[in-house]
Amino acid sequence: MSKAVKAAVFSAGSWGTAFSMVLADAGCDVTLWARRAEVAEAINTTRINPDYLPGVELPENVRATTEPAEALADADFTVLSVPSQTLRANLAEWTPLLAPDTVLVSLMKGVELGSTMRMSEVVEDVTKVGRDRIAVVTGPNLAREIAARMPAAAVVACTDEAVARRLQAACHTPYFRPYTNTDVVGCELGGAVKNVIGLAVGIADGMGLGDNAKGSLITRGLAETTRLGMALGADPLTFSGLAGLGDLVATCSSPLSRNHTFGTNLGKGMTLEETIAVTKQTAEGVKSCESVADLARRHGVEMPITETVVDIVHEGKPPVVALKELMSRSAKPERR
Ligand SMILES: NC(=O)c1ccc[n+]([C@@H]2O[C@H](COP(=O)([O-])OP(=O)(O)OC[C@H]3O[C@@H](n4cnc5c(N)ncnc54)[C@H](O)[C@@H]3O)[C@@H](O)[C@H]2O)c1
Ligand SMILES: O=P(O)(O)OC[C@H](O)CO
Repeated sequence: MSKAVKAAVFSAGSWGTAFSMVLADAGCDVTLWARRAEVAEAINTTRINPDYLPGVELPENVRATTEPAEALADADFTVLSVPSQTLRANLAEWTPLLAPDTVLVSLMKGVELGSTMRMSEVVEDVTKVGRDRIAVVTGPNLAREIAARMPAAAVVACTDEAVARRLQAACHTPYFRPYTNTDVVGCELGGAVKNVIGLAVGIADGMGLGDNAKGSLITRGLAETTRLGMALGADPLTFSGLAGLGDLVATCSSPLSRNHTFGTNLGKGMTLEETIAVTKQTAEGVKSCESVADLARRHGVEMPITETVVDIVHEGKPPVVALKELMSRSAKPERR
């Protein structure tokens, strides 16, 4: 009998916990690292993560620990799911403990502030592991729905297709259907920028601007994501796939999306401070709108919706003023 694939998952937030369930359902032995002892204890004794996925019973082959070394020992896959801006510092601590041939897998959808690195680039920079051992999982994957074992497709991306296929097999279940892709740049940018567009659509929804506005923002949001991607060497077709359009549609239409909900609250007139206070989980677009805008400026790419989100979220521009400016931009052909 062949030995079970071992996965270490960092950490026990919404997506880390839900993805642990996917891996376990696919037959992996999963060790889930939790920052807080009470969360690890609750998972091991009740099978439930009360803080992030209350009411969801985790399979027996998910074990929790607060010890990074225990989780990382012999892990075939080391799965990273912490808030993007905390990855560098966390990974620096975990790197000396990594199993020698482990594949590092990013579930994160953000761009680092300052460096403008994608998460796989941060992983490479910190660990010095080759790109052929760094993979990404992305797509329309709202954690709550996956945890309820509702059907979803996803993308597993790695420059080494054989590694992507190994990861695909390790997380393929009757409700979770991963496709492989070798366009890591496009897949990661699709995930990070959709959070920013999700904020924009949420703001529009909160302002009651209607479904035409939503359709327009999704489409033009995808256009600016594709422009950025092409400037960075991504395959434009990736953006019409699960990592692009698929994730954008799920995020922009679901009340389960934290980015969409964050935007809706702003659009309804809450202040940034009030919105942050009612947001219990990570809404990556709030910080990544700045790093995405920064990345785009460095590459001379125009991203008007992203810039508008930065203005509203970080510069305190009233959404009605921002809307007027966005609508009065100079007229141009659609494909530009
Ligand atoms: N929730 C989803 O539906 C979903 C789906 C796909 C991708 N993602 C992505 O997954 C990543 C994680 O999101 P999430 O939804 O699990 O967030 P979350 O807020 O639910 O959980 C974050 C986790 O990180 C931990 N954490 C917070 N600050 C930390 C720090 N400084 N150091 C170490 N750990 C820290 C928290 O304890 C928690 O376990 C994000 O990049 C998000 O975009 C989320
Ligand atoms: O809740 P959000 O906005 O972080 O979105 C979650 C996932 O990325 C959807 O695929």
